[in-house]
Amino acid sequence: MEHEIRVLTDAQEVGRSLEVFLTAMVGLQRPDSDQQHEFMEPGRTVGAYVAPERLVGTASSFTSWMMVPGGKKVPQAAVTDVGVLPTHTRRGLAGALVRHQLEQCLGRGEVLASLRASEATIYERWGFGIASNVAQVEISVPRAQFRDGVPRGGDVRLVDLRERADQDLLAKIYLGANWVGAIDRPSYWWRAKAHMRELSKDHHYAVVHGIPGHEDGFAVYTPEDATAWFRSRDRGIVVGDFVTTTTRAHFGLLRYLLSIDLLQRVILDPMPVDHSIEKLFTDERAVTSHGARDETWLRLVDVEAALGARTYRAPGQVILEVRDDLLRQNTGRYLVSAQGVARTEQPPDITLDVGQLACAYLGGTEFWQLAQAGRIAVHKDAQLAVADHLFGLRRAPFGGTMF
Ligand SMILES: CC(=O)SCCNC(=O)CCNC(=O)[C@H](O)C(C)(C)COP(=O)(O)OP(=O)(O)OC[C@H]1O[C@@H](n2cnc3c(N)ncnc32)[C@H](O)[C@@H]1OP(=O)(O)O
Repeated sequence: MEHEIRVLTDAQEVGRSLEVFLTAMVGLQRPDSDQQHEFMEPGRTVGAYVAPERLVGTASSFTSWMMVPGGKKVPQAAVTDVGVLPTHTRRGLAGALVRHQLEQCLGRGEVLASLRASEATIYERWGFGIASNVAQVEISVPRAQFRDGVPRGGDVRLVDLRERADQDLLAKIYLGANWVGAIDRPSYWWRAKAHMRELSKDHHYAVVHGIPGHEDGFAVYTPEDATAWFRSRDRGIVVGDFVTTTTRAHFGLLRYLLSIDLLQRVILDPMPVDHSIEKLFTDERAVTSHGARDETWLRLVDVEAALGARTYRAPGQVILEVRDDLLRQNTGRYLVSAQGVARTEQPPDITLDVGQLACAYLGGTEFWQLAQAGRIAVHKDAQLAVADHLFGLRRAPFGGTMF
């Protein structure tokens, strides 16, 4: 089928593209149509047109960064709103849109692209891989007694997310996000979040931690199921945004959440898969982790720049032979060590597709796991452990932002 991929320029076209996305997604909550353009960054939405001049597919993104191992904030495209009308699927339109986006990323100097996937079978073919996972953490309030010696944390105060100043305060606190896998949340993201809260039937409560002017964390929570709340014996809250930039904030906010009257359950979702919250309690069975799932789907747009942006553990070196059928300039051999990264012609230790490298890039998946699954080719067995040592981290990567 003949089609044309174009960058959408006027607000009406961008509004129509969101309609296309929502129709493709079927079940997502719809924003008010007159505000849609406020949630999308101009110049970053592409559309697929078929004759006669009909928009049938779309993909968008916003300008962002991602924190990589070593602490650098690397420029990335946060890809979102990918959809093709059900009448036009499986004709290569999404592929054409994503390819167009990735070429745009290269042109803008974006080293990475990342997304959250509606299905796990879509994006690997375009060089994306799962770079972080998340879990749901459920704490039984009656069983959760803090051990002696767990720090108290500082003061917590309620804020009102209907107020612009309090929304801005959360955005300011978030600027301190300092974990591997964290991404920038631009103004478009915050505006869309505020709008979706307004449309939601649940009230969103928010608390911030720290003295005014020096806040270092916040939590946003809603009642789990408010239909029979007043007489219920089984009440819970869902903490959908738990952001702490210091360990003090982590303890202060957890203590606050577990001190709220009426509750049997506090559910934190999403949380890092290696959260270790159970260690805080005398009864470790107070905490159940479940619902582990993929979070960051990562694309290394510029492999050399991406590998060069993160740090590695000494000692050792490994030669990775990377294949990239979409962005062919990435195909090649890279010598990786704590001293840096360089292209090389030497024989490789490991050969892998760019999507498999994305799985290992933030340290969320180890090379041995990929090797065991037959997803990478290892030419020198001993070098597998070296690669895992070089890329390994103390903490699992975590995004924590849905977009
Ligand atoms: C970041 C985000 O926005 S996540 C949200 C993604 N959007 C959705 O889930 C909405 C509903 N789905 C859709 O709109 C579409 O099915 C899309 C966007 C996922 C795919 O659009 P299409 O135009 O059909 O994809 P396209 O024709 O380019 O397919 C390319 C390949 O992916 C495969 N593919 C596409 N979608 C899927 C899927 N959902 N499951 C399995 N395979 C898929 C196709 O079979 C094709 O395989 P091939 O290359 O081996 O022939």
